[in-house]
Amino acid sequence: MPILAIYNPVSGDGTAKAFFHDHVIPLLEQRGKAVERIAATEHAGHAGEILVDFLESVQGETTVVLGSGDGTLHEIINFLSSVTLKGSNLETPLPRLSFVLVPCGTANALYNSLFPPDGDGTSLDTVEYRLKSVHSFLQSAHTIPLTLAIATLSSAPSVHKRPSVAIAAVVVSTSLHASILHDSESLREQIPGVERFKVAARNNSTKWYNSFVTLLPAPATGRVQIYDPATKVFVDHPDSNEADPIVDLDGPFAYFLSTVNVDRLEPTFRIAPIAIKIPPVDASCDLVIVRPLRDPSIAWDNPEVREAYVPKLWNVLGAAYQDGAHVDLRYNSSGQVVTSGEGVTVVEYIRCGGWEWIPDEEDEGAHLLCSDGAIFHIEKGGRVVCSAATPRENAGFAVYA
Ligand SMILES: Nc1ncnc2c1ncn2[C@@H]1O[C@H](COP(=O)(O)OP(=O)(O)OP(=O)(O)O)[C@@H](O)[C@H]1O
Repeated sequence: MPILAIYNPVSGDGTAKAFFHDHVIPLLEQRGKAVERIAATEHAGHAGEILVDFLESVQGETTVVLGSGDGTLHEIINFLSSVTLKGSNLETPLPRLSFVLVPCGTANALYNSLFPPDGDGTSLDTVEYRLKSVHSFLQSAHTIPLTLAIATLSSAPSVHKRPSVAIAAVVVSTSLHASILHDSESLREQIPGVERFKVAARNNSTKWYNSFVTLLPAPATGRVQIYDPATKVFVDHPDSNEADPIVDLDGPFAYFLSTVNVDRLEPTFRIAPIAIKIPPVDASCDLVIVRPLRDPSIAWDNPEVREAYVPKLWNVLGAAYQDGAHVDLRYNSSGQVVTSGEGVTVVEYIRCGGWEWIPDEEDEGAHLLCSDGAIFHIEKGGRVVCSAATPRENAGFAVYA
């Protein structure tokens, strides 16, 4: 089985090159795994080109040892999904690609979800922790197929333009998360670590996003499901039934985030904890939604109300750092966020097959979409449809876990 090693020398704190040459490659060689090519990316988009070049020169299932964050994996998946191979490897569709992940990025959401770090996160920087996927490969452990979240961005119906597609292996979001990712990119040089996300979050804390949302059922259940913190299971969404399983949601939205394959976006930010507690049985997205108008103390939307809602939103996001405790939060009758009682939940935690987001034309901020950290602008009058897909056996992308 051909092995290719690719690392992104600028991801995270820039240690990928040293880590590969000091640890990853020596370990593979010592255990008799011949790496046919070791390549460093030289520019954005390069990882996909390196891989296609390699695939065109080899036969059969290929293993990629990837030293990067989630962004480089995202680039590879999108690049491969858009090319046709030439050369000796003419199999169509592509044979399964198995990734050995070496966490070298800033957030490493997929890696940290596959290999949850210790409670206090002290293991994160150890050589042992960063080589877990390599060891899994060396022990010939099984691979996990990656579910993909395929977002199709369309223009207004009057504009005759081909839709564009963004494929995510971790997260697709709008609202606060997309705004944070959009703004934090400009802070990358100044603040290389995860702290830049917190600064961008503070700058966007009073924004709400107006959009019309449709939730689509998952194939296995035929329903949109919602997590019930009282019974700790998913139940059918009250608006999803046999006759009409599709659910409509009105905004405004403060938070709208959809994940596949992961329960966290940073080592301790467990925003989608139920993805691990109750694993999905087929392709589906886990959605974390905050709609402030569910708060019984809020009757309308104005700047003062938005300002007053900020501590409640931080309460939700702070609880995500407490082992995903945000999914249990409720409002009491006066609108305070509490951890018990029978009030309406602050977060709507949804499991569904896909969703549609149609931003209000007047709301600029609602037109941002994040796909694994890459930011897209939804055109005025346009929309996004996102659906989850799991590859057929022997095709698609898989990871050693
Ligand atoms: N040699 C390079 N020079 C500049 N940019 C690069 C190079 N190689 C890759 N890139 C870009 O770096 C970006 C970030 O990479 P990556 O996702 O691996 O790290 P990260 O952003 O630090 O981690 P994470 O996505 O986990 O937060 C990618 O989108 C990729 O396009």
